Amino acid sequence: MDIKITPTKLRGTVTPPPSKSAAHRMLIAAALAEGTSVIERLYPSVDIMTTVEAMRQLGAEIEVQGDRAVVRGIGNAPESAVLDCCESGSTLRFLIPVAAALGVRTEFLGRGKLPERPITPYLEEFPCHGVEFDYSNTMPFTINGKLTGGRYEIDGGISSQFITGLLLALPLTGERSEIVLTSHLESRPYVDMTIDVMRKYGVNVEVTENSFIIPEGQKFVACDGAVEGDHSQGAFFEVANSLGSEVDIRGLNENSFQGDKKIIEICEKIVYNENGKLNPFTVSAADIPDLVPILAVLGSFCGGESRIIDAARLRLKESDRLAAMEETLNALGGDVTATADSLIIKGKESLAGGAEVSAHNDHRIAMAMAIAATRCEKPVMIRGAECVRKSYPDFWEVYRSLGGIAEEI
Ligand SMILES: O=C(O)C1=C[C@@H](OP(=O)(O)O)[C@@H](O)[C@H](O)C1
Ligand SMILES: C=C(OP(=O)(O)O)C(=O)O
Repeated sequence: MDIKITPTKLRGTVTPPPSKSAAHRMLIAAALAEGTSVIERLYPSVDIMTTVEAMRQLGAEIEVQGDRAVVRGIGNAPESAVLDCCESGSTLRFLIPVAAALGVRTEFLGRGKLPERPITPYLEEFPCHGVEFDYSNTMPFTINGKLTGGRYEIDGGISSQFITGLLLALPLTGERSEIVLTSHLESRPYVDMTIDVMRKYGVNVEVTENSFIIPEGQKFVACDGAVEGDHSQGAFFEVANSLGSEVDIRGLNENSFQGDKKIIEICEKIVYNENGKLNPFTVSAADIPDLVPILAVLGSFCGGESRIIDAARLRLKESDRLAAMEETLNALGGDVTATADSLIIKGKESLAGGAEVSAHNDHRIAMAMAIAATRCEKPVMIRGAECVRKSYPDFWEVYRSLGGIAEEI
């Protein structure tokens, strides 16, 4: 699907959908618990339904009706399973250790960029913890064996999703486990979110400066709860507001563990200066990778040079997000340079637009382009705009409900 956007500011009220990250964790913890958990405000994006289906394949009973899921924990896990992780890095990296700890011989399928996204820390650590991989740098691949507890040494710089996956899985071994970081942990707020969800589902994690300890003998306990709003999706509207739109953003938890709530502070700081221009900014993407596409849009309209640093792993997401933002914003008339690990953005008053851009099969690139278009002079055509369904299937309807002119071509 291609979408043609005729530039106009957005106006109205929006309640961003429930958090994808929180929902993945709640579904997995509930499926690993004894008993039944009810999860309210579950948003059925493609990634979330991918995790739902995968947990069913591992033996959980999950009924989804509207935005409510009733999850009956895994009684007997099957001997073998095939898990189609579609394009969801979270599903893949959370469920490799979970399937392994359940002792299920599992084939993992995936598509889009997922087969290329790294799983190196697992390949290195699992063979000495009872699990073998039949893997040749792509998908499908198979794991076989039963994961044991103990000490895991993990590089913190590739993805925090390995830490989350291990944290969720290791309580199933019943043993004491320790995950030791061999380098600085990027995306740390996502691990904090994992630990918070685990605590609600009855499992305690001890945190030291460079390790996470799971004391022995713990079990997940069923828990009812509602998924809180998604700050990563709210960010698109926050930035639209900085660029002149007037959207009332509702229903987000200010005290959330979501690192992406930082967008509120960033937007507050770059207020218009006495020359009527937004102040440029330098932001580290270390804790907030998913904000990078929309921050690149913001920088494109600031009065000076903005920098998004510590962003090397953005090249390992649904697309190479540094290359994609450089290409798309420059096509609209921006001035963006991608380095190995950063974006350098020279801001302009407005962008010419009048161009076609590819969404690079990446939901966050498509949504960032839609917000950039609100400040372009001429229409913008977004190719492959349906990719928003990965995290925000209603995005285009919401955009139109705010007065955005987005025609399906
Ligand atoms: O744990 C999570 O829910 C996520 C962690 C982040 O990945 P990395 O840890 O790979 O940066 C983030 O980019 C992703 O969208 C969701
Ligand atoms: C990177 C993302 O998700 P995942 O890693 O789960 O594919 C994302 O939602 O931007």
